[in-house]
Amino acid sequence: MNFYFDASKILDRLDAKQGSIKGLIATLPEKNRKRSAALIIETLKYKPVLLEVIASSGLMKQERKLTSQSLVLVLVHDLLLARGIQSGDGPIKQAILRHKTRLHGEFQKLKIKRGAASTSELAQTADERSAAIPRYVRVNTAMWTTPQAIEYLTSRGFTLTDSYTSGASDSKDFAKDAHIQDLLLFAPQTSFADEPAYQTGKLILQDKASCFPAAVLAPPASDYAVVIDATAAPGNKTSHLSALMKNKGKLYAFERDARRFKTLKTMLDKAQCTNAVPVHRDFLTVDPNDGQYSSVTHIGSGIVNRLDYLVESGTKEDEDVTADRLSKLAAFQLKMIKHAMKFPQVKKIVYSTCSIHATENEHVVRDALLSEEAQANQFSLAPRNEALGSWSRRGLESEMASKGKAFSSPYYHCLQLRLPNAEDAESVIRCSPGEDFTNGFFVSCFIREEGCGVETSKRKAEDDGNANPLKKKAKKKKVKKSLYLAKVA
Ligand SMILES: C[S@@+](CC[C@H](N)C(=O)[O-])C[C@H]1O[C@@H](n2cnc3c(N)ncnc32)[C@H](O)[C@@H]1O
Repeated sequence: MNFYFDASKILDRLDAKQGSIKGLIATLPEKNRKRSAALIIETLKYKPVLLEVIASSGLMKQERKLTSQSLVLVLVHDLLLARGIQSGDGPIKQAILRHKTRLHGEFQKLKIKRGAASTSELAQTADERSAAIPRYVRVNTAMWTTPQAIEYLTSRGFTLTDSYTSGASDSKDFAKDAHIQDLLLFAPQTSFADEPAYQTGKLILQDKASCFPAAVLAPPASDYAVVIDATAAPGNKTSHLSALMKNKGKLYAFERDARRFKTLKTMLDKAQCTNAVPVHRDFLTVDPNDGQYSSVTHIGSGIVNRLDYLVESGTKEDEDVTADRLSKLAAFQLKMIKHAMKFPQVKKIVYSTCSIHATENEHVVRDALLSEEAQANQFSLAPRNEALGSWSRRGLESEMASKGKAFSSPYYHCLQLRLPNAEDAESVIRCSPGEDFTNGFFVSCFIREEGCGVETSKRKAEDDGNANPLKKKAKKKKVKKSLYLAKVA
């Protein structure tokens, strides 16, 4: 199974644009390199087809052990297009084999649908593959405006077109993105390495999906604004936040890793983020009531790619270790959200991941909504129209729905919790690599309902001798329907 783990790791790194196919394959142990290279290249050729077959078979929904899409891709590749899965028996292999008939059936159906006489007709060419994800370039509006950038780019030989079409990879056409302001799309192979506007920080190369967190957080552009980026390095998101704040107010950028903190500082300097204050510190150690940060109203927290952790476990006892690491990582992510919810003035928290796995996404959101911190401080999910509503791929309904019954709030005995349900999946955003012209990504947005009828913190309720908060504020406003608290009839 290690051979498959290695190949899936490379696929994930390719999705995350961490290198070229050739470069990443060279990092594999020499022993299996040739065999892994063949598997990776063949899987990439058939990736869209395999993804479609996997989705229509319902495999990943039904098999909880299958949390890595890339691992499933390479295994299903070998099952359908090679000599079968070449590994000893284990829970992952068994999970795939349970769906063998269905997978074969869906593959045949797809061949017929596409009118392919042979399997090879379903393969994408290298050009088609590289044409898939455009080169995304964000205009750093801290330094100039988008119209100015467009004028400049035009003078450099590029041509603005109405919409991006994945045409020739050396095309000089570019277009404005349909969802993110100030984001431009170029042909995938366009190089900006020698471009002065890129070298000076006026243009920032940033995948479209990673622009979503700042756009959803939509921090205020006011001299009094106080915003936190809890996990800042290398700084693309921070510089985006800073630009949206028009460099006003204060943007505290936390980074706990010393080396990455240096990168963050360099990046923020280069992008002229004058309102950003880099802080070399673990966000979890910050006292939410510390006078310096207590007035923060918006917090963004985005975590490191799960795969680095996942692959470390690829040496032995793969599946269980993987699942265990995933849950540990999810628990850490939950801790970050819950900590953010403790800041007394915070009204919006955006949690994002570059993972496509429900364990780190919908499940973390679900647990956060049911946490003491969310209950005590009245956090709910922002409705779809406040979280990039125009983006069509939303969360996974089955993963968002909680199991179990509603239960009474430990804080407000007169309230009963409404459990997160399938409809809440509409509030969150997903990006699917290979389908959305982006990397895999997940974004969620928690908002605090103001004046919704209960006190805003546990502490306050305790200070007031646990008085019934509903009675106390009943005159103010009704409890909003979107909250995860509902009055017991
Ligand atoms: C995925 S990266 C963030 C990417 C960044 N938001 C961007 O778009 O450029 C996560 C970063 O958060 C840092 N980090 C993780 N947990 C942290 C914590 N508790 N406090 C501060 N930094 C943390 C990691 O060291 C890492 O550099």
